[in-house]
Amino acid sequence: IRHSRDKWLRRSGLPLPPGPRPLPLVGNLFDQPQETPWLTYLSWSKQYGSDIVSIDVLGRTTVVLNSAKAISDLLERRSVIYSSRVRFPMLNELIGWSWNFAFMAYGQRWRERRRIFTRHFSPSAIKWLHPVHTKHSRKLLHQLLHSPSEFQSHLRHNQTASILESVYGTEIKGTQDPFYRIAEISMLSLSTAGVFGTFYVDFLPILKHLPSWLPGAGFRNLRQKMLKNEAKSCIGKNMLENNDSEDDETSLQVIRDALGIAFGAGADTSVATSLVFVLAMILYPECQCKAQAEIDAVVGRNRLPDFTDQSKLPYVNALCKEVLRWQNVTPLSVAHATSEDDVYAGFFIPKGSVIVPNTWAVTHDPETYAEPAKFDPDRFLSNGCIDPNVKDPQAYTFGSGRRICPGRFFALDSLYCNVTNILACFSIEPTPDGKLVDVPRMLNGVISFPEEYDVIMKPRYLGVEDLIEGALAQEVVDL
Ligand code: HEM
Repeated sequence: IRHSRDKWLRRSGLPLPPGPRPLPLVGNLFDQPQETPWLTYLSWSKQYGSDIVSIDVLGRTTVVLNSAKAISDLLERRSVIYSSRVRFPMLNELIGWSWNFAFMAYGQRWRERRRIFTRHFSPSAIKWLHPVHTKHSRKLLHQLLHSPSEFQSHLRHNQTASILESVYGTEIKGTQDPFYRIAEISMLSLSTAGVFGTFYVDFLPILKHLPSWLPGAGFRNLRQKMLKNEAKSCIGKNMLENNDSEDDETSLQVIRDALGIAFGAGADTSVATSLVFVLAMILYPECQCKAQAEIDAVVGRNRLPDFTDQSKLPYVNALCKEVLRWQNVTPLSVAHATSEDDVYAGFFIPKGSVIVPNTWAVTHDPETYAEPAKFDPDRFLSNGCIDPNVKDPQAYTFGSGRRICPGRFFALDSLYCNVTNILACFSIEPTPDGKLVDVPRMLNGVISFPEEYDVIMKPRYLGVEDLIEGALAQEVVDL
């Protein structure tokens, strides 16, 4: 039995990108790293002297891109070839998630869904959702005030509630609400993330827990409310109202699918990012203090921060960028796949290859970010303003090319809103008996959560409680 490397060399006259030598039949199955694969892939680059490396797993070539240049050359400049996805047979065919465009092959079905999603999640299209983010941040503060030790569950509830209200106009009611229960169950992904096998089977673990009535029921509910003129403003309502071919069943299905994936793709990623933020605040108390001093100076202590403050809070904005960079929660992005044979840097990349962008390697490249392991928002600032010469990690952490995360503007608004409100009200400290590590451990999985940790959140000053209760009452009346 010949190695697949030899097969491709014979066929194309060019070698595959270098990598560990595969075994007959199973290829590099046993070389696949189980823990922090992003580090192993980067070490292979050093070992083989190439920023792109490859392995063969059961006959399929996987090419890992370990530099910003390779990612941009292939996923952006050659996006026509590099924008497909590997098949997710387990999720698509067995569990029935074939409606989910995040897993769809590049083509017309994907394009239709992606186009409508992108239009309705653009920065200008989601600006009107600022009050929704603000309301849910205030609810989060209230929950943190009353049961701070359950912060993980509160952060998850917060993301679930704000995505569902934004998309379907649905408000989650209490802990018996079916959507709340989904969110709770999907917490399982936290504890099982460490044992997940490969990077493509496990993308969006939350999807495994969604009941079959999503996206169907969410969409049906919304349409019924619209018929009765009872639907609240939401993205789904906008999509339906702007739908030119209203009676066309296919276009309704496209809208239904585009709405359904917002929860699946947005919830886990945003929760993991919030957990990274809280962890950074325990490990780097000096950054927490600096951000709080800025909020006190700009917002004061008589009200809570909102979106009108954002342009006046450069340190907080830099801190949000650093949260995304420091422990990016999608360290290997989401695998792309090639739809044609290609040649790059003298290497052959066969059609159907899995392409893994190692974004962790890029956001931890010391050439771009000095002392990359350190959490340091100041790296993004120059003379008290965001420095345009420092590469914004958003350019990497949300993926690249035609598949770049279309929910990123929504995610950034939500991150800013929660970070500012939490820092304005709470002092975040480690528990006296909590294990405190210098280098946080991130669990394996396409969405990488920090290993579980405890935290103490205390109101920063007398009067925080009144401020939160007052703001919440105000929000409920306003909306
Ligand atoms: C901090 C939070 C988030 C992170 C780090 C993140 C990251 C990513 C990444 C790395 C990808 C793959 C991009 C690629 O293949 O090149 C992706 C895809 C996607 N994300 Fe996000 N995301 C976040 C939040 C959200 C939110 C809130 C939504 C929805 C409102 C969303 C919707 C999507 C969708 C629909 C896709 C699939 C795009 C496609 O295949 O065409 N994401 N995201």
